[in-house]
Amino acid sequence: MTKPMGIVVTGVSGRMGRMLVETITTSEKARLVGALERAGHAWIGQDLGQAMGSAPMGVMVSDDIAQTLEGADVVIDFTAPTATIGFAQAAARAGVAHVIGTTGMSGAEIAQLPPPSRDALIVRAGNMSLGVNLLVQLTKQVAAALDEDYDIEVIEAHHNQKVDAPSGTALMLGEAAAQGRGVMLEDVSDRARDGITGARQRGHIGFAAIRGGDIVGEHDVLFAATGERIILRHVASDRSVFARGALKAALWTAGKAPGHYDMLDVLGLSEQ
Ligand SMILES: NC(=O)C1=CN([C@@H]2O[C@H](COP(=O)(O)OP(=O)(O)OC[C@H]3O[C@@H](n4cnc5c(N)ncnc54)[C@H](O)[C@@H]3O)[C@@H](O)[C@H]2O)C=CC1
Ligand SMILES: O=C(O)C1=N[C@H](C(=O)O)C[C@H](O)C1
Repeated sequence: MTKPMGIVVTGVSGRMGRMLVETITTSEKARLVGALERAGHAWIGQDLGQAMGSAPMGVMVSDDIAQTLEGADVVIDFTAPTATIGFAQAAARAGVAHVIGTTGMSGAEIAQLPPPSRDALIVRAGNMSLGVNLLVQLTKQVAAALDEDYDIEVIEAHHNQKVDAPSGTALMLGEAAAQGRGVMLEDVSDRARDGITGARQRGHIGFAAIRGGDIVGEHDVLFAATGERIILRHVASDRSVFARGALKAALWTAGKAPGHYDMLDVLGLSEQ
């Protein structure tokens, strides 16, 4: 049997951090070897299991990134843009693969990730679920098959604690629609409508964000024409779909060449 992969989880007290701990500790293929939280967090210095209100796990929560990454194979990171840039640089220095689920990164922040080089192996996706990555491919195909008589709108809904909009997934879907149409998303994107906006511009791709309660994550891609509408939809009802995808990505990095990858690479969907 191959040795379980040693994984560090960042933002371990967060919604995704906790879900990742559960997913990794119940996998035979992986072993949780480190847990990171931001400096000053109440869990720093505590056993992770006890901090989570259960039995000790023998993994201490730390804010020392370099020390925690020592000897690990992969770090899985669902935190915040600035934190993710720091983890990416530390992971490259340590020769540890970095799976990034963090969303809301600007172009300038993405440019600060270490370049695909000898040391940096990054898998980054705004959504790690199989279903959404299939939806990305479907969106590209449908957008390629339809002309601009079909207005494309991406509508997303999330819980009331989400801090970024549009969601990372909505942007992936908008990008896929733009690719299908053979246009650049930044040239056709409508991200804010308020007041007297004027009529919708033909060929534009619109985004709308709903925030409320405990909605895990819902995405519709609407193709609306005169007389008919096509709606491609994904509904996540449990965060475990994202954590399972992230673990799959972590395991996939074994033996891979350094570079920047996404979930389409991990799932073998990139050529479709
Ligand atoms: N790609 C995907 O499939 C998914 C992506 N996400 C994204 O993951 C991110 C986190 O989401 P949630 O878990 O819901 O947020 P959350 O707010 O529950 O958790 C974020 C955690 O990161 C920690 N953190 C912040 N700065 C840190 C630092 N410098 N060092 C260590 N820890 C730090 C916070 O203390 C917190 O525990 C968001 O960007 C969200 O959009 C969420 C779900 C799925
Ligand atoms: O913040 C979340 O919760 C989620 N974020 C990701 C996004 O921005 O698309 C993925 C998922 O929808 C949940």
